[in-house]
Amino acid sequence: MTEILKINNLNYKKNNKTILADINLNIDSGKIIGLLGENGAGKTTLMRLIAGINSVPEGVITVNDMTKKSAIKQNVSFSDHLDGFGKSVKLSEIVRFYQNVYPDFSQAKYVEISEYLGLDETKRLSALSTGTRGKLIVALALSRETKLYLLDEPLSGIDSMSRKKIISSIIRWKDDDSTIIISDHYVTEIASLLDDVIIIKDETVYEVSSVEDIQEKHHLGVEEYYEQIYEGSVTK
Ligand SMILES: Nc1ncnc2c1ncn2[C@@H]1O[C@H](COP(=O)(O)OP(=O)(O)OP(=O)(O)O)[C@@H](O)[C@H]1O
Repeated sequence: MTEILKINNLNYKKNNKTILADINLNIDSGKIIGLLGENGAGKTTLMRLIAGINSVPEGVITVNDMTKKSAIKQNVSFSDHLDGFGKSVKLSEIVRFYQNVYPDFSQAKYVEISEYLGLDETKRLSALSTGTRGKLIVALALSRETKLYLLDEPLSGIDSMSRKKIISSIIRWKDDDSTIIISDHYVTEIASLLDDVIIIKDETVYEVSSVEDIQEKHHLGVEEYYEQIYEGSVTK
């Protein structure tokens, strides 16, 4: 197994406030990993740093042996919330943008995923419901052929049927050697997908554990374990 992601001594502050402190992580390739933490814990911030969107002020992030921000940015598929697109843009134009910007974007994969999720390329972004927009975000992210995918709250604001569809598309279109990190508050729903969890608490990586170990050592499901860590009623 190769190491896809390594973080050494990462510290990150925003407006003089510590957001992430002393983050160290080693992630092997091929896994689906849940990034869990309460609102404001720093999950999105950490994903943006890993994806090369935000600069790393202190520490080193290595993705697939790359440390240069621009190289990492081209090689990590981060679920973009599409806020940079105008409301009247058509889905087909967004897809074309992805094709132009990311050489690893697979049109064939996009067609398969978008058909499965029922996306209509002739629609405008402003005409999409929250759920359909969520499906589009996941379809675009998964259509890149790369080694590391970061899905930031892919189920947020989405109804249960669509959540199931999104989860099954993640399982169906994940390559064996690619790695997916997912942050979401629907912990029980994503639990069945996960190999490992990273728990962010008190501005740092409180724990990295396999789902198997959580079940064997603590006899708890992922959500119960995570909640009990936050309540302080269980320790590592
Ligand atoms: N632009 C900003 N300026 C100042 N503080 C910020 C900024 N963006 C985020 N923060 C702070 O950084 C911390 C981490 O935010 P972040 O969005 O990474 O958390 P999160 O775990 O993704 O939360 P959520 O689950 O609510 O999405 C929060 O305390 C937030 O208030």
